[in-house]
Amino acid sequence: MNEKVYGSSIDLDSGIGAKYAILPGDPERVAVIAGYLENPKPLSVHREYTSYEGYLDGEKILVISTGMGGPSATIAVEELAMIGVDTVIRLGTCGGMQPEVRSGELILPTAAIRQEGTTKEYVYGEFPAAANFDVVRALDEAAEKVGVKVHKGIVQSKDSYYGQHMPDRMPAERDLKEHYDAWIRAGALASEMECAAVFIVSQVRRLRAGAVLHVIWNKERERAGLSSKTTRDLDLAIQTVTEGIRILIKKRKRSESTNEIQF
Ligand SMILES: O=P(O)(O)O[C@H]1O[C@H](CO)[C@@H](O)[C@H]1O
Ligand SMILES: O=c1cc[nH]c(=O)[nH]1
Repeated sequence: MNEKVYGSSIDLDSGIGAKYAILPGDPERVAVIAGYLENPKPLSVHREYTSYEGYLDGEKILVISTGMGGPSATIAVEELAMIGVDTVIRLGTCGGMQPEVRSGELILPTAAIRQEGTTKEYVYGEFPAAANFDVVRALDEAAEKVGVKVHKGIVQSKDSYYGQHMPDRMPAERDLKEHYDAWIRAGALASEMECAAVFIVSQVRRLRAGAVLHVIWNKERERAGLSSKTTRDLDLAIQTVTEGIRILIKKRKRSESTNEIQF
């Protein structure tokens, strides 16, 4: 069997030599993100997976879209792991859930609520979907450098976009609303669809994973009668991810030269 048949990774062979990958959901954002790298070059377009390569401080970086939701995101990460990538950063959008989370700000998830089906086929529900500490720390440092406001904490990853936005239309309305309200009461910052899957498969395959999420809107603020515009410009999120990778590259080089063990 050709293990990469579904492929994100596509025709990428294991000699590609990239350790870092940036994972937007939307294929159309791949070229935009690659524009922040040195020598960007398109690699492949297959199903929801569009990929580019480029460089940051001499290190090869892949940018590859995951599509929407856990199933396709885990395929991307699995196949990146197969070709030697060991650090992945999701770069996506989310909707704010707390009043202090405003459009245009960033979320750095420390962990994700596993309200989705894919990761149940990896490991039991008690296991947390957590981001890698070193990756979160580097992204936090990067955000400070970029000068963008970030919120660090828990995000909700769910399968049904319309279950979030139009629960009234679902026969499972009561359950959806009860859970969403519980997440808000417990302090979940924002809602999206892939972090849990990216974090769990990364943990299981021993990759480091993190995420930077751009807040496009906050429907909870709207419901409370507070201002909330829609903002789709991901420039600050992209700057934060590329700066975060630069920090990770530097740290890895430093630890390699002092023979510190990374994992
Ligand atoms: O902007 P992206 O990365 O696609 O992320 C968010 O947007 C999509 C839903 O609108 C889902 O994929 C969700 O996680
Ligand atoms: O509200 C939102 C915004 C982006 N992505 C989601 O899944 N939900």
